[in-house]
Amino acid sequence: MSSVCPLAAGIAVSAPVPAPLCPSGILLAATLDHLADHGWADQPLFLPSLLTAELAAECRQRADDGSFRPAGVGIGSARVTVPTLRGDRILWLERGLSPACDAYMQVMDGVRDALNGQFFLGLRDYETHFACYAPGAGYVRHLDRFRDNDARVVSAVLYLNEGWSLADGGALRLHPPGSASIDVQPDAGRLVLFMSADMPHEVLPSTRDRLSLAGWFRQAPK
Ligand SMILES: O=C(O)CCC(=O)C(=O)O
Ligand SMILES: [Fe+2]
Repeated sequence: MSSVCPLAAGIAVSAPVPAPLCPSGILLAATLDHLADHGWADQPLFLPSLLTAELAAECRQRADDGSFRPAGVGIGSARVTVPTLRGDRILWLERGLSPACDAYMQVMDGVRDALNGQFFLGLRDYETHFACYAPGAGYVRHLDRFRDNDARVVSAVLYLNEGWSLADGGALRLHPPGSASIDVQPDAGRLVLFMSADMPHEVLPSTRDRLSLAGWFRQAPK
């Protein structure tokens, strides 16, 4: 029943809501505060574990059935595929792809409302894709906002890796300007948010397949 879910109403809360009353993720007030103060934030166990497990199974199945394509770097006619720079394979989500994907998109609509409510960012939509980094694949240091298109404002990645350990590698390494780098582990259910224009980051290679949903909240390009 979404009417009792604070996130669905675009309200950030600091107290947990009983799971049966809120089938979607709850963005904590502390997460939004951290994003405002540091330009990034992460929230472990953001999604109910059942939805995370469904998304992980779907990501695995679609990767195995040949639906994924090598990801590129750049935009429009400048887009190229260079596996040494970026080694993941991806599938963009569309509404109606599956009940789990639709539920996830609905949760992220709530996150967008919460971000707009708190920061007046004018975010209009959310684009997201499944990603699978095979062992050894990574993504070199980069910014998510394109040089000639400022639509991407906030990056959001949800990880889908059950039983991940430090020894598996595959951290998201953030490079906040002026401070030490930070490694975020791609544990199942963890959501990481960061500012697309200002936060250089990279994906370190891993020893096992690394699954995620990577996405971007967008404004109208100026
Ligand atoms: O998977 C991650 O941790 C980050 C992915 C990323 O940087 C991207 O897709 O632009
Ligand atoms: Fe990125």
